[in-house]
Amino acid sequence: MHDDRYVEIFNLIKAYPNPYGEPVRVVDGYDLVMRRGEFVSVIGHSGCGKSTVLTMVAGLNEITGGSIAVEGREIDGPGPDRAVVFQSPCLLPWMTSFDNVMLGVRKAYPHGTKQERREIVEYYLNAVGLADSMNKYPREMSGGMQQRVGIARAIALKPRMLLLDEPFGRLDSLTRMGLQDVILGILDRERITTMMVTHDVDEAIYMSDRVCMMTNGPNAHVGQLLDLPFERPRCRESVLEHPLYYDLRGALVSFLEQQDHRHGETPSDASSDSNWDDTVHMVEAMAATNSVTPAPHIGAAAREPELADAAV
Ligand SMILES: Nc1ncnc2c1ncn2[C@@H]1O[C@H](COP(=O)(O)OP(=O)(O)OP(=O)(O)O)[C@@H](O)[C@H]1O
Repeated sequence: MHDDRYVEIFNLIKAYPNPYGEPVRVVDGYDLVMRRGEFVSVIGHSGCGKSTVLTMVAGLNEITGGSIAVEGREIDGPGPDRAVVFQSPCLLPWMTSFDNVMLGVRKAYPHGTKQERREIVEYYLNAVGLADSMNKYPREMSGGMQQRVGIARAIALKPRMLLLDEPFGRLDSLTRMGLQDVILGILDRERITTMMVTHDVDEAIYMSDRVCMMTNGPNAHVGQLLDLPFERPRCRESVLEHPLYYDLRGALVSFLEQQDHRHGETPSDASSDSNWDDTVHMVEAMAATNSVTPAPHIGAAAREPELADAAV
């Protein structure tokens, strides 16, 4: 199964200086293995370190300790294999959507002809539903349209990995749902390993193969990994109507609530997993009764995220 591993994050540490200049480990001992083509969402309370992990995987944020390997090689800065989409697409205001996407395509396809590059830009703008807005400037487009350009720009680079940092965070819920489907549609056609930071439990469930739940910082790490049994291509209705949907959702919410409660607890209190175990048993029992592929990692991952991952 080793060949199937695309990203291997081992004992990742990130320390930032506090106001007195002393290093504080925001992320500490973060372990995660992602399979090739897998979609993993990272969820956790605000400020726990989700974006810090994502930007380290992107190679945009230096790591303090541990390692991140992509396709078996330790990363050393950003690379064309990894494209990032942030909450705000940062388009160049003096360029049309076509030219904004072309900017990256020129670099990604240096040996392509002008016509080939044009077709690539058009293909991806079309894929995100902007066939009629290729000549529009950012000021002429809504936030959702601009984000579509940002997504087209990232995917047109032909990355092997897509890193999404709350890509729909500033959009209304209808636009958000539309763009979720745009991304899923593209990922169904192209096998791109994807890590997405989100605050939205339903979004994480709808889009991911697994959800990585982070503990609160400082010293944040992987608290739980939740496998999602939904098939691809995904249909929103069938996910919502799936017999396990509300139990899986409950498991995520329960983890986040548990993290909230742990704020005021002593470290020894915080090491008890009894509440979580109840949820694990409930979900496993439901899975057995409904004869649906259970989330096999839930229980094991509670204590050994690395081992649980390795069993994939
Ligand atoms: N450059 C920096 N210097 C010092 N501290 C930082 C720096 N960047 C982030 N932090 C701190 O690290 C912690 C984690 O930040 P990060 O942005 O990764 O969290 P997050 O989980 O993505 O938050 P949110 O969900 O609110 O976006 C926070 O306490 C933040 O204040």
